Amino acid sequence: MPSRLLEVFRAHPVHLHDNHIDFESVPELPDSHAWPPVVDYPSEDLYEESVPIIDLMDPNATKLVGNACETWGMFQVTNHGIPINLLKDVETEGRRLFQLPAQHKLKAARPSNGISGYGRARINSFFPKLMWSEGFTIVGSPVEHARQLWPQEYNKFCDVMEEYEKEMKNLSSRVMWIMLGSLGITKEDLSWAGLKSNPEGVCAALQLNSYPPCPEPNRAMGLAAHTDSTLLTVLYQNSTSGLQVLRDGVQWVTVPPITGTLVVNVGDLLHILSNGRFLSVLHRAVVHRTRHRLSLAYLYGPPSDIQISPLSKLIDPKHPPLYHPVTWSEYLGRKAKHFNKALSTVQLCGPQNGFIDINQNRMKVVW
Ligand SMILES: O=C(O)CCC(=O)C(=O)O
Ligand SMILES: [Fe+2]
Repeated sequence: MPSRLLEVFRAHPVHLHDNHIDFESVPELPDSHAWPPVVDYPSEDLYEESVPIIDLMDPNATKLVGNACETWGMFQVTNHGIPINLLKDVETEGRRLFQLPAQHKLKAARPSNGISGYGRARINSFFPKLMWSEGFTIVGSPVEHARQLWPQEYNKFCDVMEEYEKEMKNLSSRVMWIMLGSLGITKEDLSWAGLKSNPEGVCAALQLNSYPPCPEPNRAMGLAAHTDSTLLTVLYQNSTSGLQVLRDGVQWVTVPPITGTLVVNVGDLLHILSNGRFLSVLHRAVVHRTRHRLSLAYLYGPPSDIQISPLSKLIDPKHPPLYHPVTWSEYLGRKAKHFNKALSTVQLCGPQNGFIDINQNRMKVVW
């Protein structure tokens, strides 16, 4: 992780390690974790609509991806080329980590001013109640923290996670170009993307999320509604549902786990690059009474100090730029301070004719 990004986390420490509970041994929901009842808790009913499922080998994939980014900000992909055995391996290794005793996992605790390691989601600091989840963040090699968890047998975990990071990096880049291609954007239009010698390269983090079974799932929250500060995120979820996406700013829709598929969502930076065409969509994770849920989010971003601004090809008199240029590290600082309002702090103009304000602080351009 480039030092610029580390500086952001150092400048915005979050103290989240007090009052750790052992999720497995709690008979009822503690007050510290009791949220207002979750509306739209997943039921067995079939939803009328669900996020699109797109075969990346489909000759129409570019069009389908573009459409999904403009209407949902999220889609599932099949035929993505990630070996199924690798998905199984990351799930097994993720489980192995989260099954460790609560006190043992804290040996690899993420420092309050750091980015990697075990702990609660940073966004907990914006809410009065704690979330029913735990996480492990990997940036680059996980070896330092893995050695604290398994002094002898850390190799398998590291090998699997590093292989997964490599595959995810390639897939994320491929999917980003399909997304941008749907807007008529080519590599020539994005100067930083062609910088082979960029010393930092793209930046990314792998976030493992664990949602233990919960005695009162509809009064608990796995991961509160947020958008990702990335260009895009690729998410693997195990066979337990929990991910939900806010449709049209009003309805929570469950994204069902489908074996072998991966979920892709647009992040705030791609929303900015696309000048509001692509939705950086609010999503959250709810929890289950008896089942453990595991997800792995690959958070894909640009080099940390490259200015990200609406692409000139997408600007014309009818579509003025909606956002100020911002680097990823600046943006993460804004997110750490303003959370879901960060995007509106880089907005150039308020909602006006031709724009609708969705998700309170995001704009979707009606082209
Ligand atoms: O667990 C999930 O399904 C969502 C995870 C997520 O949104 C994230 O890690 O940013
Ligand atoms: Fe997310």
